[in-house]
Amino acid sequence: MNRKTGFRFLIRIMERWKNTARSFGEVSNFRDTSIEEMESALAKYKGGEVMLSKEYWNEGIAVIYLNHPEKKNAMSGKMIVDLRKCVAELESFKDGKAVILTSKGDNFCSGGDLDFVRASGTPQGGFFMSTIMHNTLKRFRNLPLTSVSLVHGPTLGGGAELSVYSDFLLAADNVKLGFVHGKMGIMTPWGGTTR
Ligand SMILES: CCC(=O)SCCNC(=O)CCNC(=O)[C@H](O)C(C)(C)COP(=O)(O)OP(=O)(O)OC[C@H]1O[C@@H](n2cnc3c(N)ncnc32)[C@H](O)[C@@H]1OP(=O)(O)O
Repeated sequence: MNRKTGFRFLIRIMERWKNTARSFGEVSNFRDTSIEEMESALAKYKGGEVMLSKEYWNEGIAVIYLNHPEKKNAMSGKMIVDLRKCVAELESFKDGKAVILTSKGDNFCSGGDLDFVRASGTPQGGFFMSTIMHNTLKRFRNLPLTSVSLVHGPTLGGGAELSVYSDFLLAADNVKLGFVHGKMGIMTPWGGTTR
């Protein structure tokens, strides 16, 4: 079989399986789910919180804290929804100048909460998490505020992705910044590698 005949043969097979390939994992079936439905599905996976601190609000500075120290600030479903609420509130911070993204405890963020990821580990769960985080972080990036990530300690997986969404990243000497996704056989689901 020459190359031209080979290509034709391949294309015929691919055309036959195209629709199956597109619906693989049924991800396309979730596109009609509303953001609110995705949020309420994610919010069921509790643990930790993301807080918007107004301690420097009058000076035009907002501080977002990740707070889940018992799991090294891994992001649960609830925290993903919290972060979204913080960003929504910052969108109407009219006198705001800057936002600092940081954490409580001895590291910035160890990525997605693996217990949450396992529990919601279906194509649907992955699609919801990824869609909400992409949307939230795009809105974070588009805030008319100067953004700074203050990071320290292990900052891994989704934590590394989160850290690079700010305009500036200030890292402590003890930071361990790792896009460990490749080793785990996954892509960067929060879009951090497009920054
Ligand atoms: C968006 C896609 C992703 O982000 S996938 C997730 C990628 N992140 C990871 O794989 C990081 C996994 N965690 C680690 O490597 C280590 O826990 C790091 C962060 C280096 C901290 O090590 P170390 O100081 O020794 O603490 P430790 O391992 O004893 O952890 C304390 C407790 O926290 C937990 N923890 C940590 N990270 C997560 C996580 N991402 N999801 C869920 N739980 C996490 C550990 O399991 C440990 O819990 P426990 O005290 O043993 O019950």
